[in-house]
Amino acid sequence: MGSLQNWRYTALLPTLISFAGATGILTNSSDLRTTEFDFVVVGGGTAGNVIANRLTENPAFSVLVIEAGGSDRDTLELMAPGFAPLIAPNTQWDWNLTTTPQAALNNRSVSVARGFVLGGSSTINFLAYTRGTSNDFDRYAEITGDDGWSWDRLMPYIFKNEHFMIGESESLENQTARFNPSVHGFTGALPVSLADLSHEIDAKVIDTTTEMSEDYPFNQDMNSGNHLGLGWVQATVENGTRSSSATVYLSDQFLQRPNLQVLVNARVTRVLQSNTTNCTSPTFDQVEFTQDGGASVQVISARKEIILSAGSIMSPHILMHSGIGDPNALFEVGIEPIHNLSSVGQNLTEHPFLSSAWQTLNDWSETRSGPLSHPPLSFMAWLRLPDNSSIFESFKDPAAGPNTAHYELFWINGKVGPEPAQGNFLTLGSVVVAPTSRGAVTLNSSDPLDPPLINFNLLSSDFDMFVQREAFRSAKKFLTGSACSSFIVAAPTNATTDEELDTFIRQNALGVFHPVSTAAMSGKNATWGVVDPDLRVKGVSGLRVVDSSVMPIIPAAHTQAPTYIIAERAADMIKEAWFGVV
Ligand SMILES: Cc1cc2nc3c(=O)[nH]c(=O)nc-3n(C[C@H](O)[C@H](O)[C@H](O)COP(=O)(O)OP(=O)(O)OC[C@H]3O[C@@H](n4cnc5c(N)ncnc54)[C@H](O)[C@@H]3O)c2cc1C
Repeated sequence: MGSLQNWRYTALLPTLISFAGATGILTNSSDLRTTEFDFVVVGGGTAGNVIANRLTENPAFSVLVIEAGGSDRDTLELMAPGFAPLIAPNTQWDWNLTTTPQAALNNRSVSVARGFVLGGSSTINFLAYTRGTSNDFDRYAEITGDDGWSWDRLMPYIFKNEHFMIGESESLENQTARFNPSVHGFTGALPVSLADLSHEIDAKVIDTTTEMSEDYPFNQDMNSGNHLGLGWVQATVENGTRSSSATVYLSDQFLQRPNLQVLVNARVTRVLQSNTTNCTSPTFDQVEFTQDGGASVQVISARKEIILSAGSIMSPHILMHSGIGDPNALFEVGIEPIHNLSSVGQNLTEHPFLSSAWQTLNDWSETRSGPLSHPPLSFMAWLRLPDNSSIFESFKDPAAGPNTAHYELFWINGKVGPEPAQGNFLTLGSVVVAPTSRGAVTLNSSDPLDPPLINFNLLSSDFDMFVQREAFRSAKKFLTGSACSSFIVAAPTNATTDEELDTFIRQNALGVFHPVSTAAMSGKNATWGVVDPDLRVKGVSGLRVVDSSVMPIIPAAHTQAPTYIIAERAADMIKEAWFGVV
């Protein structure tokens, strides 16, 4: 791990003190007060902890969270935003999953980082807070036939989740050049703040928005519903410390609730039916888990509901091991099908990502990286192909609407990925945010402890390849503009033609850790999809899915904020179903 010399100890101290006093996180099931709860939440990740927190606001509801990973408490690496590039992938806090060989990437397998720790991926992510666009959510409303998923109707949940922190070191007027207070929530749960560095390169990036304003217009606030343009990153950071679903929704004050228990180091293997005589619809009311690597299993009961919040890879994995999925595929690996739901695990969508390191004159990494209290990203741009782009002759525009990007550029301090030979670098990430390639999560065996087969099918569509090329060309154009060019010493590749760029992309593209849509929501009577608009699993009782897997289409966003937003609304839907009031 890197040096801690820049860490803001003063910011950290109160956090350490409160963590030291944390209660209520159990490591052994024998310490549970009961084996029957109203709700059992599977996965103490981004979405799961929102559900646990909101349901236990009602003292009449008892909730157990079961998390496969360990506690996040007292761990500096997880608290300091600057450590983000070092804590995933391939660490003790990551599930350490990989894809199957990706045909369009020269058969390379790529990493599928997922948080294996309380807080899930919100504990190990890069902290960028991006909501997506009004088009993204309005399309969810249209697909599901539920207007409650539209941008306007979700606004109260966006605000309920967000606690925007105004920085104290700078006047509000200065800060509002970088964000628009009228589109933010200031009383919600999750601290969000501006990336607040100021260095020479910032001015160069901003100058480019004036110099090339048609290509890279400045956007004061990319979380307004219209993200197009270039602007300042907002991040899930409070006073230099990461805010995650565990630090916020499972903070000490909530862990003291007598109706909430959290069990870590407990891996859920299946959901079960205690009574199989009900022929109308299978009812799932038990959760099977192991704390000893499968040597023994234990069972916990849910009186009201089981909420699967194990994320886009493991929620469908658990469903399939429980007999819910495509019956033929289940039969093939030796699992008895219980409920035919062939969309489980299908529609897997990931944002393809090309990380390109540009050699710079000065050490941007050194001058920019600053204290570990800062997130790794400071600017982002969300950009569209021109309307008359030739690709639209063969592909319908897959973006959610005219306010929504086809690709994103972001700037990272220093070098991401395998180390280059020598020199100073800045990384320009280019991401296809309206991909048309679809993959799947499928099973390898009937053993629930075996990792699933994960196939993103990254860049398998010509549209995605086209956008990835154009995104790289756009990054190059940006950096060779007069504001930045004096800074750049060498490009990462000399490739210019489509063929040369394809070779570069196939050798270097990755996923950006935003997999979604494997338990997609669809209209109530749709013949596809896994959950109804209220996130109940179609055709069974007692089971909902609440996490990033329910997004019917990948948003043009980094996926933590959309996941939080969905979870906040889901919590109200569950309360309403069982109490009639929220
Ligand atoms: C390295 C990385 C960087 C990222 N950077 C960003 C970013 O900068 N901005 C952004 O918006 N998004 C980012 N993302 C994506 C974002 O964090 C995720 O999309 C989002 O947090 C997913 O939330 P979730 O609730 O669906 O799943 P998770 O938060 O992953 O939660 C799932 C939880 O379920 C647990 N679990 C799984 N299976 C089981 C089981 N069988 N039994 C018990 N528990 C189980 C997991 O351990 C985990 O805690 C990043 C993700 C990663 C991994």
